[in-house]
Amino acid sequence: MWLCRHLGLLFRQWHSKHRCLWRHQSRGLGNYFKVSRDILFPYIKDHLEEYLSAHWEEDECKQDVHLLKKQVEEDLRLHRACAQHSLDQSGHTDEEKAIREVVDNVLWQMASDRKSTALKQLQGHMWRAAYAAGRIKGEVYQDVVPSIRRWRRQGLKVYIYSSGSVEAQKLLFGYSVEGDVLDLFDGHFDTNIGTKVESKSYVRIAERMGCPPEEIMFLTDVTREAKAAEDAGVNVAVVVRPGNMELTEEERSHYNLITTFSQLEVNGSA
Ligand SMILES: CSCCC(=O)C(=O)COP(=O)(O)O
Repeated sequence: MWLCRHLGLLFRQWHSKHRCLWRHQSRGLGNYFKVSRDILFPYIKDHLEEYLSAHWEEDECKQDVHLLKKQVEEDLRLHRACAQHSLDQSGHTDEEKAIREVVDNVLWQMASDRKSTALKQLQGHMWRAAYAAGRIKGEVYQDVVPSIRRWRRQGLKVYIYSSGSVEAQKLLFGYSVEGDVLDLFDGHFDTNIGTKVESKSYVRIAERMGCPPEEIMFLTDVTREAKAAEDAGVNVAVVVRPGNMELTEEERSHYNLITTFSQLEVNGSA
C-alpha cells in the first residue's frame, strides 16, 4: 500500500521520525488480508487442472498459457530452474499433456513463491470466477478499512502495489467480507511496473503518482521490498502480522515495525 499526500507536512514529520509506512506482505497482501496463504493460493492448487480443462479453448485462457510459455522460454534463456514434469504422460491426449505441463509449471512457480506476471494473470482469472460464484471472499483484517478511511479523511491518497495483478487486487477488495471497499484506493500497481524487490519500480510509481519519493510511505511485510523502496528514497514501515516471515534482529532494529494499521497516525505519532 502507498500513502501519498502532496502537502508534505505529514510526510516530513513521518520521515524525520522514521515513521514510514507502506504495506506489504511476504506472500500476498498479507498486510491487509488473512486469506492469501490459507484460501487464495490453496484454491488455485485445488482447482487449476479443472479450470484449465474447462477454459482451454477460450481466448483468455489461451493468452494466459501463451504468457506462461513465454516465461518458461525466458527462464530457460536465463538458465533459471524450471518445473520438472511429474507424471508419466503416456496414454494421454495432446491436450491433457499440454494441460499437465501448465499445471506442473504453475504449481512449481507457486511452490517457489515466484511473482511472475504470467502466474499472477492466470491466478487473477481463476479467482475472478471463484469470487463471482461466491466461493471465496477477501477477508480483510479488522483494522484495515477504518484506518484507511481515517487516513483518507485526513487527506492522504492510498494506492496498492502488489505482485497480484491489478485485476486480482480489485477482486479482492471488491469482494471483501466488508463488501466492496475499492473506493478506499486512488490507484493500483502490479508487476507490470516492475517487481517489488527492484528499487526502480518505486521510482516509477512515484513518477506515476506525481509525488516525490520522500513524500510517500510504503507498508510491506517483506524486508527485501522494504530495502528496495528505501533505496528509492521512499519511507517504509514493516507490518508484522501473524504467520509472516520472521524478521532478523538486525531487521527488527532497522525498520519501523507496526502490528496494526491503527498504529499509524497522520500526525506521525505511530
Ligand atoms: C491480489 S490477490 C493475491 C496476491 C498475490 O497473488 C500475491 O502474490 C501477493 O503479492 P503481494 O505483493 O501483495 O505480497
